[in-house]
Amino acid sequence: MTSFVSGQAGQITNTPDTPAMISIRNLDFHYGATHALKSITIDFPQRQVTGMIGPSGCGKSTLLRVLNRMYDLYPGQRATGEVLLDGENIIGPSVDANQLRSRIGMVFQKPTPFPMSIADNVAFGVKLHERLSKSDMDARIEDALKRVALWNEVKDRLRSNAGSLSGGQQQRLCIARTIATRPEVILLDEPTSALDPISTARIEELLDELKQDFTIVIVTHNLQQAARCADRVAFFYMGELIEVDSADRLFTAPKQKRTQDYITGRFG
Ligand SMILES: Nc1ncnc2c1ncn2[C@@H]1O[C@H](COP(=O)(O)OP(=O)(O)OP(=O)(O)O)[C@@H](O)[C@H]1O
Repeated sequence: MTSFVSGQAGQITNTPDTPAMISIRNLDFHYGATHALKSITIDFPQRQVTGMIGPSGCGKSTLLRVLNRMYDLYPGQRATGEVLLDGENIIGPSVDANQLRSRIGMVFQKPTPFPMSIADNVAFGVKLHERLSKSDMDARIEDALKRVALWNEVKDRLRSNAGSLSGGQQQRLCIARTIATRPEVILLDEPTSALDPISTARIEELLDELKQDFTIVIVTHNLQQAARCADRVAFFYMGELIEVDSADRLFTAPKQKRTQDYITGRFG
């Protein structure tokens, strides 16, 4: 059964049937005096893709930064409320941010391979958290590269510098690097905006496979991409969550006028 809860600012929070991997409750975020997220309440269901859409500056990237506590590094940025992962509030003071980042991986807009070999890129995060034998590490690298459908393209040049790969291959490598640490959640911030249509299609297909094992949250400006890839879509506007629903319903029968205006191109 699906329930709807009216929140502040007229937002509609749709509680999904699938259990939540992450439950956000009354999250507020400030960059100094800027109130970037306002009382956000949303669930990210296990092993589903949740798409986050909304006009520039509405707070999508900020929410991703809260989820892996990147804001910790910056004085003056603060989050209040609850972000529950397995029932633990991950924005609480007792949570080890490095440990958290092995559970919640992040892929950025621009492919960001490290200046090292393809194999070392994939091994990088694993080495921070686990001590594996060489054969186990090799198996982990192969598994991660196979899961992003890159293995066949790179298996004969694993020791080559990652910078020698194409942009699309680099982004798949970054996803391999993220999944190699076996996180529970993968966050992607506009992961295909720097890629050509074929590379974009490959990443979108990949998300469909990865969601069998991971909970995925993707920020995208591409509404077609959200409709194609996401099970659920959340629409944000000026720091507020306006509406979240199944991708089908949000794009065909939005409940809020602002959502309707956005998806029909009236602003943004
Ligand atoms: N480092 C910062 N310092 C101060 N304000 C910031 C900072 N980063 C973001 N903001 C502000 O927070 C708000 C939300 O920004 P955010 O980057 O999360 O939006 P977004 O929806 O991801 O935008 P875009 O789609 O353009 O990436 C905006 O008003 C922005 O100006």
